[in-house]
Amino acid sequence: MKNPVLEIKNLSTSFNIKGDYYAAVDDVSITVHENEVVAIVGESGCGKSALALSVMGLHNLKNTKLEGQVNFGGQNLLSLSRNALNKVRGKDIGMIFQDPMTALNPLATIGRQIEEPMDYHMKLSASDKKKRVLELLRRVGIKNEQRVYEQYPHELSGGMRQRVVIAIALSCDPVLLLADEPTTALDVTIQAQIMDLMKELQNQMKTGIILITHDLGVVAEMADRVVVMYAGQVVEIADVKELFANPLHPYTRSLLNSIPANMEGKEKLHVIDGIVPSLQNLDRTGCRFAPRIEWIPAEDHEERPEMHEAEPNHFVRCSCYKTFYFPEDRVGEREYVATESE
Ligand SMILES: Nc1ncnc2c1ncn2[C@@H]1O[C@H](COP(=O)(O)OP(=O)(O)OP(=O)(O)O)[C@@H](O)[C@H]1O
Repeated sequence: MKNPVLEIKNLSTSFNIKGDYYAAVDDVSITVHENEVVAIVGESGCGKSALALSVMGLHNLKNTKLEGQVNFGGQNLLSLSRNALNKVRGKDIGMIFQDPMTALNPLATIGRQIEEPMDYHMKLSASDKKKRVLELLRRVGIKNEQRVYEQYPHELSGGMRQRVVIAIALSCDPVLLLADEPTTALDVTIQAQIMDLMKELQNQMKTGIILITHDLGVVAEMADRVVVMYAGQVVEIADVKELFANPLHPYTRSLLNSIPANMEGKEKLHVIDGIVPSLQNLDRTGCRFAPRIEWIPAEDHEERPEMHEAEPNHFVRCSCYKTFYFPEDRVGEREYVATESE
């Protein structure tokens, strides 16, 4: 097994809402190894971004409580001071966010913005710095790099801007990349180009990547391992091929079943109604997916659902996966999950 670059252990992230704390990330443990792409998937509101922001220490701690460990480079990031965290962020961990326009400073040239993390984390002469920026621009597929170096974000297309954001993330040779919906804000053809670029860079650089997405097509193409989250909890973890071939948790099964392309050769599209409950309305105990599969008898769920290794390296929460089935009257229209990805 390769070396772990990041170990998230029993991480809980709770927000203060009107005086009480509610966990948007609930006891999550995930390990990312070098040269491994771990995708985190789930519907809107299941806690993916709250998890990413926790890893990066980007929550406002006035109303957020963090518990557990985020072990990286021999230290627990959750216990670092802001200064110490700044030394890691942007250097050893690069970030790629959803919307390149908001990630970039509209008032600074592209060259300046790629140089900025280098100024903070590396000691390079002005000419070496510029050389490195031009090299990074070429590496992310920008051909007229001299020109782009001088340009401002509004002068570039969305796809070019996301390439620049990737160049910034790579500027200090990170060992881990955290990409939160990196292609969602882009149109479909550009999405494919950016995914190809990320795959190519990953092969070259051997970094670990956490890829947060609701797009199962992206997962199938990029990920080595998949973590499925529902209502703040991990409900299933498996290698990508295993997960697509043998999804076990009812939530994962319904996510996969909601893709028409997956239905080739199968007769029916199965649907599970409902949405992820809001934080204040989450059941604190019991199977959180139970209200959406009320035809499964209560005794098939665990009182305190645990992760089980159902197959080697394939983990699933709650025993309900053993008896779960799609009832005939749920077969039909495609309503569930489709809303966010379309
Ligand atoms: N700062 C906050 N204060 C209170 N509640 C929050 C805060 N940030 C997120 N939440 C809540 O935490 C839950 C998880 O949100 P999160 O943004 O992590 O979901 P997500 O899976 O990333 O969704 P999306 O794909 O829409 O970004 C949601 O119920 C959300 O409303």
